[in-house]
Amino acid sequence: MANQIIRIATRKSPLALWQAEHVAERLKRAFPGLETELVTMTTKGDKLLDAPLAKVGGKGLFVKELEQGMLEGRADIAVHSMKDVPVEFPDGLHLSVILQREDPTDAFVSNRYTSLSELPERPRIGTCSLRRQCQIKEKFPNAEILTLRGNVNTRLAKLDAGEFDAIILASAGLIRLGMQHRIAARLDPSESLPAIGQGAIGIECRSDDTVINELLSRLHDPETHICVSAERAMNARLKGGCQVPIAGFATLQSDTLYMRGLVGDPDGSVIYRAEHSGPAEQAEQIGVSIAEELLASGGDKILQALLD
Ligand SMILES: NCc1[nH]cc(CCC(=O)O)c1CC(=O)O
Repeated sequence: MANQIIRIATRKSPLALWQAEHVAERLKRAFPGLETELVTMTTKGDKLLDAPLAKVGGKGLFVKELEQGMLEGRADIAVHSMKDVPVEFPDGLHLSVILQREDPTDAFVSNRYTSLSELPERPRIGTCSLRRQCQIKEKFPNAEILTLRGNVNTRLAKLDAGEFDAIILASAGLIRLGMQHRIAARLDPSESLPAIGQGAIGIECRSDDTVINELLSRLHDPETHICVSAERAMNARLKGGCQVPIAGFATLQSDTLYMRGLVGDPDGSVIYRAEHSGPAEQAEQIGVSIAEELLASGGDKILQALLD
């Protein structure tokens, strides 16, 4: 394994670079002598910074160019936020490992208020996530939801410029970038159910690259993998991308998996919720049964309306 240089495909945002560096460090620690090199790429999602993501549509907005790089042999692995990884992989590539999950919660970030409950009746909230929007609107029907795109630093700068009373970001991104002090409150999953895969980093590579798959296996976290598998199975059944008002979050306690899911109208007027638990070996079935319950209770109509 010595003398091997692992080429790591990554986006150029500070968070993506942090995650790629983190994987490089972990690999070098596990395999002394191993060398790594970052291969930075720009994805469609990075270019379309002005358009609300919910309108841009298309799956794999943040991963396609990285996948192309691996298929063309310009990179060996790609480091992704699991939240941005579509359900399906192109032929020849697969998700090799998932790292231990960071804090999965959504963060309430504000310069004026220390928690959701302090917000005025008509708060101005910055987010482009329909998932976050519908959960905020359920609590604050008069909330004004304002577009907020860009990387974490850009979003914080817009908050600091006074455009919003608060913004919602993933706690994991803030923690990784050393900005946990900006988190006014971590929203309990009962207040803001996280996105599928939130807080987890996944590594994709060529399925037939036995050397790389073997190296990566040292970074695998089986518990995170089980939880994220349940969440992704729910998402697959709902045919959800990252631009839909869907949330799903699983945890493991000894060998029992607990999972919650929701589908909501973007305006927060209706949110369907479901929860199931069962043995960890049935993670995917649990995710699918939550999806089916959500579809049957009315979620199918919400999702259909968004496709029209
Ligand atoms: N949609 C962008 C994105 N993808 C992953 C994270 C955060 C890190 C993670 O969930 O692991 C973020 C930023 C955010 O939602 O605030």
